[in-house]
Amino acid sequence: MWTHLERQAGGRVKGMGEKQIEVDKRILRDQIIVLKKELASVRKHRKQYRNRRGSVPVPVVSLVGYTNAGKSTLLNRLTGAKVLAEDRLFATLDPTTRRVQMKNGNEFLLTDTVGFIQKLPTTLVAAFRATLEEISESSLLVHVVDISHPLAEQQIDAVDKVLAELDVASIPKLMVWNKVDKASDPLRTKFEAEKREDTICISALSGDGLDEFCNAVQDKLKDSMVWVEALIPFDKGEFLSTIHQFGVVERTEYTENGTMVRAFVPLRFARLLTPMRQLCVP
Ligand SMILES: Nc1nc2c(ncn2[C@@H]2O[C@H](COP(=O)(O)OP(=O)(O)OP(=O)(O)O)[C@@H](O)[C@H]2O)c(=O)[nH]1
Ligand SMILES: [Mg+2]
Repeated sequence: MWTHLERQAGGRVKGMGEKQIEVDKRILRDQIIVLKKELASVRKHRKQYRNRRGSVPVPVVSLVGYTNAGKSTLLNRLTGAKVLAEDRLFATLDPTTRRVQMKNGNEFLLTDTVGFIQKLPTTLVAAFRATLEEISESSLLVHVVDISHPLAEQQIDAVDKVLAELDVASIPKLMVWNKVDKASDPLRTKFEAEKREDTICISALSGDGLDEFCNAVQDKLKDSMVWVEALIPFDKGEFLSTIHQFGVVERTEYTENGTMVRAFVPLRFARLLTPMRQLCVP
């Protein structure tokens, strides 16, 4: 940081002490300008990306939670991604989205986000807006907790406080107790989780509980979907595969006019299906 000191000293500038402070200020001001520009470009890029993604009816699930809870480890584990997961604070600063394919063929998008900390200052919230904007547009929030941490409860509260500031109350939530392998009494912890609503116990590291996690995500996503009955003409096969990919199909029936589907689908997609839904009105 102080490499410019020598240069200044070499020039034998009068009143050097003051000058150095001036130089420091200028360097920092320049850096702030550069960083602000970068931040603006990240936000613009993410927005364009989200708009593009908005045209495809894929449900987005966001991982939120205290820093070091294991969000990136969970994303990597489920998607084979190679997002930096490290035992240090704020390992992740840039949101990353990957596709998760479940055993039953269903898919959803999973976004890793920056970790929260206690008393996240409002100015810092502003700086993290690029990643936080991502959260407000998701279909489901998965709150990842390091349940082996002695201060797990305080960390949960801290995360809830930040979420309250973000105006995401209407988005469904799922609680994930991670690092159960490291808990002092894993069996008891699992038992505790089972007693609670919308709480899943996992170990992102060992893979324990990941199937249950995916099923719970699927169930929760279903809550945010709408029920449709539609007759899909044979030449609109792409709609049918999208329903299977992102919806939950209860029944399909082949008729001479097309395929009759009864399913839960994401709201945006239901709108695209509107013309076909009218077809089933007798
Ligand atoms: N024992 C154990 N360690 C885990 C588990 N999941 C994650 N870890 C470890 O916890 C540390 C933090 O994991 P990350 O995935 O980087 O945590 P993060 O929530 O993404 O953290 P930030 O990006 O800082 O918000 C790493 O050293 C992981 O190996 C788990 O299930 N069990
Ligand atoms: Mg991370």
